[in-house]
Amino acid sequence: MKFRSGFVAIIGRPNVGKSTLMNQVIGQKIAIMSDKPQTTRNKIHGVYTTNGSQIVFLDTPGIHKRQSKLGDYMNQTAMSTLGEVEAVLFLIDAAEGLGGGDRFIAEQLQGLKTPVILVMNKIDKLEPEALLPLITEYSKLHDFAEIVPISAKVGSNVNTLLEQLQKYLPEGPQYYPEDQVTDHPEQFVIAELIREKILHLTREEVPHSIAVAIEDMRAEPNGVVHISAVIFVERDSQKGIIIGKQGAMLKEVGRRARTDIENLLGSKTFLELWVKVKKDWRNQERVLRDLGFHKDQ
Ligand SMILES: Nc1nc2c(ncn2[C@@H]2O[C@H](COP(=O)(O)OP(=O)(O)OP(=O)(O)O)[C@@H](O)[C@H]2O)c(=O)[nH]1
Repeated sequence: MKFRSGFVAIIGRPNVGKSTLMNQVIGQKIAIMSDKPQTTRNKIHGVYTTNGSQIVFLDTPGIHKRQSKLGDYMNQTAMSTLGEVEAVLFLIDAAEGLGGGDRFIAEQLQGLKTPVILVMNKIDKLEPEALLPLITEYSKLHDFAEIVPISAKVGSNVNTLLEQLQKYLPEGPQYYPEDQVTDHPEQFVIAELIREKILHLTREEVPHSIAVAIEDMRAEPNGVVHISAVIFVERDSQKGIIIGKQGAMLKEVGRRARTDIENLLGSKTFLELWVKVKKDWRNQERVLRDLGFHKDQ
C-alpha cells in the first residue's frame, strides 16, 4: 500500500475547542488551551502519523470579525491557508449552537474548492435529541463534505474523524519524522506557556492583549536552561496586575510556567520574567512584525 499524506486546516470561532482537538489527536500538550478566546495566534503544526499515513494539521487562528490590525493578520493567515490544504475542519461549539460567528465563517468559505468537514464539538454538553435538528440547521450553511459530531475533551468520536480524514489524503511522502509532533520552535511553545499562566491567573483583569517574547535562552554548563522572557502589556495598570503585591503574581506565573517548561525541555530551568508596557501594540504593524506575526506566514 502506498503512503498517503496531506495538510488539514482547523478553523472555527475562538474557544470552540481547536487546541483541545489538536491535543487529543496528538496526545501531547502543544497547542495552548484557555477559557479565554484567541489564545492560539500562530499556526501550530500538529503531526499525526500512522503506519500508512501522515496528517499535518494547521491550527489556524480563530477567524472572526475584524477588530484591530492583529485581527487582520489572524484572518489573512487563516484564509490563505485554506486554499492550499487537502481538507478543512470547521469546528463549531454544538452546545452554543448556530450564531453570527459561525455564519460569518461560512460566508468566508463560499467558493472554496477544498472539502470542508463540519466538526460539531462539545457534544458531551448536549442532550442527544438536540443533535439532529442542529445538523439540519448547520447543513444549510455550506455544502459540507462530512458532518462529524465529537467531543474533543472526552475524546469521543475523534477516531472516526481521523478515519474520515484518511479519504482526503493523496499519495504522498512522510513530511515529518514520526516522533515529531510540532515544527514550532521550543521558544514559541515556551512563550505560549507563560501567556497561558498569566491568562489563567489574572482571569478577567488582563485582556488577551498581552504578548510574550523570549529574549534569551541558553543552556548553562551545568545543564540548567536560562530563559529570559518579556511580557508586553498595553497599560501601566495591567503591568501592576501582572506583577502583583510585592511581585507575588509574577512569581506565581513564573513558578507554574517553569514547571511546564521543565517538563517540556526535560531539564532544570531558570526563568526570568520582565513586564514592559508597549502602548497600543496591537495596532502597530512594526511591533507586530517584531513579535513574529507576518501577513504571508
Ligand atoms: N465540555 C467540553 N469542553 C470542551 C470541549 N473541547 C474544548 N472544550 C473547552 O473549551 C474551552 C476552549 O478550548 P480551546 O481548545 O482552548 O479552544 P480553541 O478553539 O483552541 O480557542 P482559541 O485558541 O481561542 O481559538 C476550554 O475550556 C476547553 O476545555 C469538549 O469537547 N467538551
